[in-house]
Amino acid sequence: MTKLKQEPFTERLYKSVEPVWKHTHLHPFVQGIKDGSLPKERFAYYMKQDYVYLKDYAKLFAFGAIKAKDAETMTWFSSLLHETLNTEMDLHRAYCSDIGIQSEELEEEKATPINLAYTRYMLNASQHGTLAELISCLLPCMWSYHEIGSALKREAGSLEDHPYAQWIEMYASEEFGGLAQWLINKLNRLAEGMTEQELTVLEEHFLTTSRFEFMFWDMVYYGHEWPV
Ligand SMILES: Cc1ncc(CN)c(N)n1
Repeated sequence: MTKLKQEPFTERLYKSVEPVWKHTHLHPFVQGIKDGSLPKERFAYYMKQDYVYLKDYAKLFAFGAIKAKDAETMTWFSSLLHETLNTEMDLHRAYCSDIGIQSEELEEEKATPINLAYTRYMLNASQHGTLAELISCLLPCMWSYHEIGSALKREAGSLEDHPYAQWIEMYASEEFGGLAQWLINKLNRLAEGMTEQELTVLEEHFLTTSRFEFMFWDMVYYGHEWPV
């Protein structure tokens, strides 16, 4: 009897969040990056909040190294940690410095409620859950940004003199896509042989953090702060 080839688990994940990701692509903040119409102050606000986000997000990679069972996986997580703290966050530091935001102000920025809820959700699941749970939480961040960056690069036309060219180039880059792809492959391998109940837990995390991604764009667009 021929064995039916199963679709990779991440394809199931992708299908399950497609409507959420479509809304995210069409969000006015994302569209404003694409055509350059997003006001500079909004983008600066986003960069500051995103810097706070990335400091917590990077800790997930440290948990990944702790939960890893082999040296190769530990090495990958430690390089993801390094890339985030250096390459990705350098984009934020450089942009902020160019528009006159001092590094002290950047470091002192405090998380908004959505920012805090998003990172606490991932940190909690990562500390208490399996490596597969950790990856399911952090994957929408990397995967959806690469998708958005690539789509904007295709659709924006020439990036010469585009105010957000560096942002688009960073997330559309092959290097960034390669890191996301490594996580996708790793999750597919970890999911092999899992029960339906275990896969559903991963699906829940993936959906929740995809929704948080949308809410993050919404938060920086409308400026949702602490009410009092
Ligand atoms: C909120 C958020 N999500 C994802 C990414 C891409 N690492 C980011 N910088 N910020």
